[in-house]
Amino acid sequence: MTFETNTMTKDPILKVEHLSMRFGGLMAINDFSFEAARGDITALIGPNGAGKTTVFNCITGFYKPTMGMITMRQKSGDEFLLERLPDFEITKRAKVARTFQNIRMFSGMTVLENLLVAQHNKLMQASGYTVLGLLGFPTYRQAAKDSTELARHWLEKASLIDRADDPAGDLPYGAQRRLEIARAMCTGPELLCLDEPAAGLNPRESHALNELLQSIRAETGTSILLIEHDMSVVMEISDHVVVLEYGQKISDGNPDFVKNDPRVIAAYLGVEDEEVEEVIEQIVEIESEHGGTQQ
Ligand SMILES: Nc1ncnc2c1ncn2[C@@H]1O[C@H](COP(=O)(O)OP(=O)(O)OP(=O)(O)O)[C@@H](O)[C@H]1O
Repeated sequence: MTFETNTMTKDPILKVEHLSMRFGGLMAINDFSFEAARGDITALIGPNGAGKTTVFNCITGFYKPTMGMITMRQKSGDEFLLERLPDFEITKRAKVARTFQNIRMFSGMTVLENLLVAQHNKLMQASGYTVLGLLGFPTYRQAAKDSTELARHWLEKASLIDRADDPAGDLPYGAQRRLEIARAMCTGPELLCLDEPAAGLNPRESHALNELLQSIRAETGTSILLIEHDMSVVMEISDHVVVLEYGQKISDGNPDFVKNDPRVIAAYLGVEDEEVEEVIEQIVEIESEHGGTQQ
């Protein structure tokens, strides 16, 4: 099998090597390897049950893989083997933040408070684990001011500043998704992992999401890894797409390469293995009729 390896010459922020994850008798991920380049938006796609969330859970420490190595390399050159770190250290030390398929936030707290809670570690440290905070020490006051400024910065970016004092639970769905991303950005990640950020969004909300993600990449250089079913989002904003089917990689390349890859088309159409060749022939035929070229 040949893959277009457009990340080979780039600086990888994340390397997943020979990852396998077994649940009892089920091999959910089987010898899966890929790289995400620094500064890129990398999409992990595949049919339902392909293993995308399992890969995310291994990267972000929610699952310990059965086998394999996951290396996060920061800008500074520091490397972390994520499969060996507890999940809170993956956020704090390795600087990997994530959002979830089902929105998780404090719906009774205000939008701004949700972003302050995300900076809890930093504030606790500055408060000398409460004493300096209670006494109102300048270091704590400065840290509290910086946290509020950072929170307001990300609320502006996510077009949520007008709702800063509203309960987070009152936000429309699309705005809640942007709040989750703003909250993750308040932890200062080098790698932002998003699990189906466009799920349930209408086209206008989807467009606002695309703009937010592109501005995060352009303005902060944060690398983004996303799982997404919405192909319009994937094809519009991704630099690199990796495709999983039954826990194995079936394609890897830029969006144009992947969307024309017969294996991907066959996987999405639910075609059996023995029919793949037939689908490939049909695609080549259609392309030659239309004068198109396949990569
Ligand atoms: N904790 C678990 N225990 C047992 N099986 C699991 C567990 N988590 C995932 N699986 C199984 O692993 C396989 C891959 O699931 P996963 O949720 O990673 O797929 P996915 O590609 O994210 O699917 P979807 O697009 O539907 O969210 C599925 O067969 C699923 O049932």
